[in-house]
Amino acid sequence: MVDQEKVERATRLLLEGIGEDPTRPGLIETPERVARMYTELLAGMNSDASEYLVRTFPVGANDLVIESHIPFYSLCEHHLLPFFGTVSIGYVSNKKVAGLSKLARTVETFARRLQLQERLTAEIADAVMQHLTPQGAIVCIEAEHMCMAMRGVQKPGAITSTLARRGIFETDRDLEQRFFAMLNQRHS
Ligand SMILES: Nc1nc2c(ncn2[C@@H]2O[C@H](COP(=O)(O)OP(=O)(O)OP(=O)(O)O)[C@@H](O)[C@H]2O)c(=O)[nH]1
Ligand SMILES: [Zn+2]
Repeated sequence: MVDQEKVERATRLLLEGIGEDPTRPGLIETPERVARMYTELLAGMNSDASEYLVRTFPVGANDLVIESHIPFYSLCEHHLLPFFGTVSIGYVSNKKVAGLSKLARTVETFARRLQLQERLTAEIADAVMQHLTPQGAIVCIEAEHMCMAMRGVQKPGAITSTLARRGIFETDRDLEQRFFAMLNQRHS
């Protein structure tokens, strides 16, 4: 839970630390704005994926379901700078499926926290496994990290890809290939 008052105080101190005057007209409301911004960017800290994935619908066949290229914004926990891109989720249902929007809500739950891309990928896969009990799940994230683009090594456009495979996706290479073929189909 974001402590608004603390973040406001910290922002004033940060402004002083970087040699700014927090009392100048342009900055006077900035601490309050920053506190509100962090409440929004870190809203996932107060939510639980089970809230969304608990509501399921029965299906007859155990087929592959893919929700692809779900856009997300997160903050890297090393520099507090954004990383953003898309998440693609696939799972082979086990007689029940989630509402499609709930997969995107699950992405929001884990993205709106201080994160590492690898952990974000794993947490989404684990939540799908835990709540939908599918035969398997696969999560692929492609993202650009502002801490690599606008500072440090300064490589804008470099894409980090991460993959988490669970259950049947750990052993069934054909299924994994089918997932990627279906993702790429959309772009051809
Ligand atoms: N594995 C992983 N690394 C990340 C992620 N986000 C940022 N990083 C990296 O975290 C590392 C932190 O490295 P440090 O050497 O402690 O910090 P730094 O001196 O600011 O590093 P540079 O970015 O190389 O300037 C950097 O290599 C970042 O690129 C992420 O989601 N996953
Ligand atoms: Zn970083």
